[in-house]
Amino acid sequence: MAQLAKIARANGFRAAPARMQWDQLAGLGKALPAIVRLRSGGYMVIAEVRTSPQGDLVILRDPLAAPDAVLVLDEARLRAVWDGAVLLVKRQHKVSDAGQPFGMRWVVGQILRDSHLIRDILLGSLFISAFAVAPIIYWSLLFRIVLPRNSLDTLNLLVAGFVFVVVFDTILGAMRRHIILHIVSKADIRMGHHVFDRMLRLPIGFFETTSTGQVTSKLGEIGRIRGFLLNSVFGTLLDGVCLIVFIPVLFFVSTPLSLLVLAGCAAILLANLAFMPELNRRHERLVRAERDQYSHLVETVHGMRTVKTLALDARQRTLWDLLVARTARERIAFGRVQNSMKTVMAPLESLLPITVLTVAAYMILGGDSPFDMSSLIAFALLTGRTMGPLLGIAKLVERYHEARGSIATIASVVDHPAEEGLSGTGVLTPLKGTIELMDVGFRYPGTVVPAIDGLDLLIPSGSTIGIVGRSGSGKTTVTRLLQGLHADYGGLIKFDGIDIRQFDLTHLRSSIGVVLQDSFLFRGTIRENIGIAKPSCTLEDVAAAARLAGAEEFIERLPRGFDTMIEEGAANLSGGQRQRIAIARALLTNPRILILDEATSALDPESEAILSANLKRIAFGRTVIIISHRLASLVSSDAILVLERGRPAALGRHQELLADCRLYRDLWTQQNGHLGQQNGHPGQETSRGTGYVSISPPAA
Ligand SMILES: Nc1ncnc2c1ncn2[C@@H]1O[C@H](COP(=O)(O)OP(=O)(O)OP(=O)(O)O)[C@@H](O)[C@H]1O
Repeated sequence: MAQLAKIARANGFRAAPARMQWDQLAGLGKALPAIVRLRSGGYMVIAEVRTSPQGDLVILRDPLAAPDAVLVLDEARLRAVWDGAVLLVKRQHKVSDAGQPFGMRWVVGQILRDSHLIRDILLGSLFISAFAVAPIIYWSLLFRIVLPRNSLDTLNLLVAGFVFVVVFDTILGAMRRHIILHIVSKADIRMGHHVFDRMLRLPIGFFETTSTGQVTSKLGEIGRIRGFLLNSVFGTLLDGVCLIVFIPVLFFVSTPLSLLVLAGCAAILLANLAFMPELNRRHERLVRAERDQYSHLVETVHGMRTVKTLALDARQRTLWDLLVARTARERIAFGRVQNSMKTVMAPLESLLPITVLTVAAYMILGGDSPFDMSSLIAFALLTGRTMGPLLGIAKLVERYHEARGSIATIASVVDHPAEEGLSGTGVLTPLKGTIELMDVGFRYPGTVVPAIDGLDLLIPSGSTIGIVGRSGSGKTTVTRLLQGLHADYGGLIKFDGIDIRQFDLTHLRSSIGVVLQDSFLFRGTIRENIGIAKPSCTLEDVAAAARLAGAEEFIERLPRGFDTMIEEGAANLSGGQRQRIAIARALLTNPRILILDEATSALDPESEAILSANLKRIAFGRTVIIISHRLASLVSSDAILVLERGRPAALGRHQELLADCRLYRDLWTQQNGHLGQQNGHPGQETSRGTGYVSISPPAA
């Protein structure tokens, strides 16, 4: 264990070896995960301790087993294998470490990057607090010297001094606010950049299991953090600097009264803290309700076409009403706790200065006070100025909890494990186009049945392969694996003999052109959309790609041609037009590998004919994978892979499959029955997909 701790420390972890009893494991809480030593000499990781009606259970992970394999043990079974040794390990991050998880430390680290500006405003605040004593001195001198001695000269001097202080104080205050705004804006920019960057690095699986509304509303919490920094943290902390000046002055005037002021503020802070757990709980529920309401709004706007088409208005409205009512209920519940807190706090806050003054008055009346009338007024003023920042700290605690909730919400998105292969250290070799799949198997997370199972395939560079099969047979999944969208597949996928896991993902994806059935077009002109992946392209490049995709003729008929604006979701274009723009977009970067996933399904026969006529030119010099339900469009492919429930059923040219593969023949007959059986030959089915299959390169 000592050796392991040493290795962990050398790698930037905090590590503490310990001996523990079973009962202590449940108390580890946030210290988990921890490493435990087994009697056999091996090690495992305790991921979690769960409470169940039968007693606590530990969830163990074995580093030698599959990543998602867990072991659940109760007390007796753990005792039998565990020798009592535990290594507590935590990654150690410097405040300035930008790679640390998103949390309060990260936010503070970003703010501290402007430490020179913070130093300036701290100094400015010290000055301002020194000036804040000026009115107190003014009143004190007025009562002690000016009025008793009728001293007009002193009054003039005082007024001049006071005006000077006010002007200076105003200028410094304005500068301080300006610098705070500057610091918070910079922190906000860094936060926005970081959050967006991390979101882009998340795997596609995250977005498929989290609704758009949930993601956007969670990331929208950034606004609350900005508000917290701008309105609470800096204001309170800088006002707190005044205390460095005010508290010694208070004690200088009267120690007992100063102690009374501090004790009163501490009592208010404690009362505030007492409300905190309930306030936090209510706040969390309110935020959750607001998020669900927002998600419903986003989903409805997003699916408005379907809402209208299926006349779902009433359903959506009813759901919305329920969600609004829930949010309102939660807001009222939260407001009630806030209200109770204020009801307790307000009298305490107003009682404190009165109590201090009353005690001071008793002290004066009792004759045992060094106070006179002017000192009393000065003390009262000073108490007011001291209480402000002290009570501000109590309010800061409340806002801090809210901001921490917002940070945790954002962290739940941005700290999700990123896609592998985006580190910028992967292979950047240009692709030639040979694709090899060796015993590839893949199961979507949370599913039992594999989407792809035992797929062997060799696609030589420059060939065109079609993939067919019934709906749900795994055609799209194959192409997703080729794009590196999923890393947790079994077997090997290679491009030009290099494992795709070794490639830089951005490089890999920019070498593959993909056109999907429902390709998304961004808001902007047609020209911008086609050239989106290559900002340096010329109009000639865009027009050439459009021509190849069969899109040029319809674009040129549009009044503004390539400068025609595409609205969000490309609602002002037909499905076929959208599709042809998407094909042109994929062709513009001249990718070595082109994937067309039902890309022609939205095309009318005429557009499809244009595209088919161009396909030879499109396919020239690149590897093309075409998924299509319309088998007729694949007849001229170099080979066609037939998939059945994720498994390769057969591979061959059209005529071979018609002769040998019953599934292919059935699919063909369903679609082309009117052509008769002239192309089909009843025969023995040959399932060649189970072995290693390869396709000969196309004839030159
Ligand atoms: N994101 C996902 N999460 C879980 N399961 C999925 C996901 N995507 C696809 N699947 C499942 O994986 C299997 C293969 O899906 P895939 O989309 O590859 O089929 P397909 O042959 O392309 O279908 P279609 O022709 O209808 O587009 C299906 O059973 C499907 O339900």
